[in-house]
Amino acid sequence: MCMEALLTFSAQRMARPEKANVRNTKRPKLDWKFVERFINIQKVLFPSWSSQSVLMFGTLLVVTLTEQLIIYQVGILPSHFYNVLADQDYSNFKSLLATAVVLIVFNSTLKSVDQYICNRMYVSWRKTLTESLHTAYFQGRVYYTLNVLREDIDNPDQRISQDAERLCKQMSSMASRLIVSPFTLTYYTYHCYYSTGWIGPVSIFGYFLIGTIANKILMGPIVSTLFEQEKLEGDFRFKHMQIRVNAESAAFYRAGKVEHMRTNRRLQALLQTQTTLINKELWLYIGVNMFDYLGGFLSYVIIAIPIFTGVYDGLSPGELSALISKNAFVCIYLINGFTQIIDLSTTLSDVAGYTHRIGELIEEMDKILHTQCDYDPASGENYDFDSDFNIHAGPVDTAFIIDHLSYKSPYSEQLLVEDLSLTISQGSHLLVVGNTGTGKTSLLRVLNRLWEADSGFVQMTTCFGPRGTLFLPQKPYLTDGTLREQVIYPLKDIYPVSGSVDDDRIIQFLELAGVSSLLKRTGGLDEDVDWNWYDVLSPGEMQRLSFARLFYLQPKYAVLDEATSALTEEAEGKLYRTCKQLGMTLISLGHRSSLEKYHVVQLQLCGGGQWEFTRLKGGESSSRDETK
Ligand SMILES: Nc1ncnc2c1ncn2[C@@H]1O[C@H](COP(=O)(O)OP(=O)(O)OP(=O)(O)O)[C@@H](O)[C@H]1O
Repeated sequence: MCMEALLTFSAQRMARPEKANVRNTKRPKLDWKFVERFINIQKVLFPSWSSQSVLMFGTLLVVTLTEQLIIYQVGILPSHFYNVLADQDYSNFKSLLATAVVLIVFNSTLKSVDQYICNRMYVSWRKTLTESLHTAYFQGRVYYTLNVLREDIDNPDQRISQDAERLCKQMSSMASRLIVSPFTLTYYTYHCYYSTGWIGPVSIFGYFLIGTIANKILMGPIVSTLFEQEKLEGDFRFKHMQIRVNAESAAFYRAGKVEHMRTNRRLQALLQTQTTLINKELWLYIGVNMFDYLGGFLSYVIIAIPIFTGVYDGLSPGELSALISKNAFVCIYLINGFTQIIDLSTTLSDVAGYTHRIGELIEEMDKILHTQCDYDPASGENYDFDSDFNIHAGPVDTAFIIDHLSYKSPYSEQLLVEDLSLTISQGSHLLVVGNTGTGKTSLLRVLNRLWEADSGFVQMTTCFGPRGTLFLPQKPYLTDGTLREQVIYPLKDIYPVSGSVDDDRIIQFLELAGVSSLLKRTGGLDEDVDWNWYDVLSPGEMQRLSFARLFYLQPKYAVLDEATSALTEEAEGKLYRTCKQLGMTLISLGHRSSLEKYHVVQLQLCGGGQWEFTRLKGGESSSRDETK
């Protein structure tokens, strides 16, 4: 798809972001929506017939079926023992004992293999599901929209990291019991019918039906409470993360007490919901356990019917004992097959809760992706928001064309800027000023397509990244990793082909930015550091490091959002002059009048949609002002 066409987004395609701060009031249930979401997740886990998951599932089926065959043989051993003991047949007793030992060894090995495959399947499912969630999450601006503009999808991080893990764990624990059920139930139904006539299977099926209906009723409220509990779990964890990231600021406020109180408040909310969940689960556990124990008696009732109606009157006591033992095993096993399914209802309610949380996230990510302005409904293609480094798209000397642009903040009706027209070209260094909250950073959000405009036309005519346009956000962003990774960010290649030449460049730019001391502190460009960069660097050092990044990437256009606010005017001057020497056109946001001398034109945002342009004196020495 034509890059320029994709970058051009006009008013028709710029639907306002939906008002997403309304909480999703639909309570998740064990309903058709659950089935739909569950199937969607299964499609991710089992992408094709030859996938690893299908192969593992097939192996598990073979292992559990073999295990069941052996269990059947072990199950009827007591009836053979009754026979040989009643007949005092010593030689058969010995061979029976040997068979029993072999069968038990086989059985325990298969049980362990079964467990092993389930564990491997859990890891494989977790990998597939989490990677698929990551693919959607990091596509375009989905992670930004979810975390900044949407309030209805709580804790996306927790859904991806914890809920996905728990879903896979619970499903793998259910797998071996569920996979074999159709076979064992059919097999033992046949045997039960053979031993007790129709009365056995019909009573057991009726019993199972009642159990299922009762459990469905008891499980209903659990699913929504589990959903809520997971949300509160995420909120609680987020609070701890907030303190971890902002520990120093909190300590300056001596905020231990207030943070203690607030964190405890979140814990209380979580524990309250957890208690409610446990209370609701009590009824389910009562139902499940009652079903288990009543099932144990049902087998004797079924066997008693032919005995008391005289069907087995002609048998000797030894033969009758053996027959009762065999029939009891068949009935008990059939009932056991059903009770195992009923027992799974506690796991199933967990699976339903997690399925709703992950299913909802998948649906919302998909929706966001399809409503973003870089999605083309005709071709179904998405312009790759991240990967247009090194692609040159538009006129060589222009970065942005803005035509009659109006925009507002997401949940406000008040326009921040109305009807703004402007072309930013090479050499037309632009300074954007204005009071707090007048929409300076928002202009950059619209230019960078993080926010959609209310009306008008914005075209970014260069590529993003080196040789194009680069944004330095107001809060310096430092990634995890080595010093080299900080400098070359957001480039992915850690070791470019350039090798040591690249090292020299990085060191030179660190010096120019005034942070060469970091080389000593880290022990080298590629030395792994176990600190959090935000904790160990001062705000000024972070801003300087961002400039080192800018010098390294050398874009044609650098968009700087209060990028020198923590530095002295002298340091600011040095950094700005270096940018200009490296041939960058600067688009700066800031409050300081000292910035004026590095720019040609000033755009003042006056609030309420108003704005005005001023030609700056400092710009006289720069290339021609091409703004309208
Ligand atoms: N994610 C958001 N959701 C809703 N409103 C927002 C969001 N981000 C910013 N705003 C609002 O948009 C308005 C403009 O914000 P913006 O960040 O553009 O201000 P600014 O002019 O850059 O201010 P400053 O000089 O303090 O950096 C503000 O009223 C702000 O509260």
